[in-house]
This record gives sequence, C-alpha cells and structure tokens, in this order.
Amino acid sequence: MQKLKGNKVVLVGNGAVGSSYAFSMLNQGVCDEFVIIDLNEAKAIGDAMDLNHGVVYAPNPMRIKYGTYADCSDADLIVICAGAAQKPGETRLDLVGKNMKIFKSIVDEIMATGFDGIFLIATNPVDVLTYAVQKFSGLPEGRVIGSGTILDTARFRFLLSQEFEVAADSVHAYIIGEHGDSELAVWSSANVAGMKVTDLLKDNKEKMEEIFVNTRDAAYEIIKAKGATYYGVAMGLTRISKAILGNENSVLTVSAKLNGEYGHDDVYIGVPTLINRNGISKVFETPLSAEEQEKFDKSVATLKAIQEPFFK
Ligand SMILES: NC(=O)C1=CN([C@@H]2O[C@H](COP(=O)(O)OP(=O)(O)OC[C@H]3O[C@@H](n4cnc5c(N)ncnc54)[C@H](O)[C@@H]3O)[C@@H](O)[C@H]2O)C=CC1
Ligand SMILES: CC(=O)C(=O)O
Repeated sequence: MQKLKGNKVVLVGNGAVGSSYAFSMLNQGVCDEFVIIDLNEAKAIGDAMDLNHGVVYAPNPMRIKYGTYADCSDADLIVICAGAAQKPGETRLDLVGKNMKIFKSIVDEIMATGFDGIFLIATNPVDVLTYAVQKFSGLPEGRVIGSGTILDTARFRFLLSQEFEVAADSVHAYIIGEHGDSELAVWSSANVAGMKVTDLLKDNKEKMEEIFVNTRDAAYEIIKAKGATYYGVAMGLTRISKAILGNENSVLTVSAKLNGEYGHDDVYIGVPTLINRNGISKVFETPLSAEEQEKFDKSVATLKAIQEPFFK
C-alpha cells in the first residue's frame, strides 16, 4: 500500500469546474481525503461514487465522499468553485452581486466549524471574491488564495509554445492582473531558453496582439462553443493544490494580496507568488516595463472599483 499524504481537501461547488477539479486531483493523487459539498446533493453523492470507482487505478488510495460543512473543521485546504458562471456575452465582473451573496453564506458556514486551514478560490470574479473571503473569514491574508491568472498564464504559454514549437513548460511567461478583461502579458521578461520572446517574434506587434487577445478572450470563445470552461482551470487548481500540500515553494501566478508590491495595496490580483504549505509565502515583484506597469495600475483600479461598494 502506498503511503498516504494525510491531507484533507474539501471542495465546495461540484459543478463543471469543481467536478473536473475532483477528477484531476484523483488522477494526480494529490491528497488523502477528498470531500464534496454542493447544494445539489444527489449529483455530489453520484460524483463521489463515480470517482471512488476510479480509485483502484489512481496513484494514491484517495478517500472520496459526499459531505457537509461539518467536514470543514479539520480540512487542510478548502477549494470553492460554487456559484454562478458566465453566460455567453457576460463578463466575469457581471457575476459579482450574485456570487458575493453566495460566498458570504458559504464562508460563514465554514468558519463556524472552526476551520483554520487554507482557502483556494476559483469562482468569478475570482480576484474580488478572494478579497471577500479574506474579509469574511478573518484568516491571515496568506492563507486565502485565488486561482488568479494561473489559467491565463497557461493559455499564454500554450499559444507561445505552438508558435515556437517547444513544450509549453519550456516557455517562461506570465499573464498578470485581473483574471479578466483588464489582464496583461508581461512581454518584457517572457523568454524561451533565455531568449526574449519579443525578439523571437521579431517584435511583430500584430502577432503579439493576436497571441494576447487569443489568451485574454479564450474563455469567451470556449463559453460560446460549449457553455463553460473547466478542464484548464481544473488543472490549474490542482497545480496550486499540489504546491500548497507538497510545500513546494513554487512560483505560480495566483491571486495574492498586495501590500505595497507594484505600488498597490488592499487588493487581491494575479501576480507571481511563492506558494508552499503556509499558502502565500511571498509576492514577487517581477520587473515591468512602463507600459506594463500602466496596464497593471488600470487592472488594479478596475478591481477596486468593483470591490469597493461591498467593503466601504
Ligand atoms: N478562476 C477561473 O479561472 C475560472 C473560474 N470559473 C468560475 O467557476 C465558477 C463555477 O463555474 P461552473 O462550475 O462552470 O458552474 P456550475 O454552474 O457548473 O457549478 C456551480 C456549482 O455551484 C453550486 N452551488 C451554488 N451555490 C452553492 C452554495 N451556496 N453552496 C454549495 N454549492 C453551491 C451549484 O449547485 C453548482 O453545482 C463560476 O463562477 C465560473 O465563472 C470558471 C472557469 C475558470
Ligand atoms: C471562465 C473563466 O474564467 C475562464 O475560463 O477563464
């Protein structure tokens, strides 16, 4: 029998994103115990059964069950994917009213159990809801993490990898800012084997714009095509979960609280962040060009304008 990791993860919100995350966690054997909570109890029970039937072929004998908020008291990590998703034509920011209410009730229920672990948030608008979870829970800022631009960075690296015909993990590039329309590419430091991506693209501004727009607008394309996006984000959430539970000290573009970094504070936003068993251990201030800093400032302003009415 393989050694158990002793980590308990609770998923709240077992829709398209949450159930894909559950499947990805099982496939990668990231934790020992996995609990699924959702308003749709029947689907959560069915998914727990279905996933259990794959355990024999998984890398670890993960224990999976349908649960209730009582299961949160001793959880190491709670991942929230509950709430409304975008319909075709809606932006992520359009979801804030509905999902803020849902989050208040979910976080109150969780904190009433005495939960003292780490939150990972995926629901949109993810940066604003991550800020809200920190406020609602009162947990240390570093123990509340949003998926941020982990998915956007993956999309960007994938598109660049196609352009250069190298593996995506050999492309070193970040998308930072809001997980949404005001995000930006950090072209100034993007590289493959130490060679600047802008040089490799021969400073072709049209090509750069095309790659960026295809990154930024990928969710709209996918939602138009099949109603929702879930596999990419599920892999991103699993990557963050592994970094936390495996105490990896990995640098990932998650939504982290700024305290003066990049000249801003009082906002959660996607930036390269050191992730380990304590959650967010450090926010890195990756060098930005003047143009990139200006775009980042605008992204911060966009998020603050959305969050401020809720936290005056
Ligand atoms: N951060 C990211 O990169 C991404 C975020 N998302 C976001 O993830 C969220 C979920 O998307 P989908 O899974 O596609 O939606 P979905 O509609 O398939 O699933 C939402 C689930 O939340 C559950 N739920 C609603 N209120 C609840 C409550 N109070 N307690 C427990 N469960 C509750 C529903 O029963 C449903 O199962 C959306 O906000 C979406 O925009 C989606 C893709 C990427
Ligand atoms: C829906 C969403 O946030 C995404 O796929 O980026």
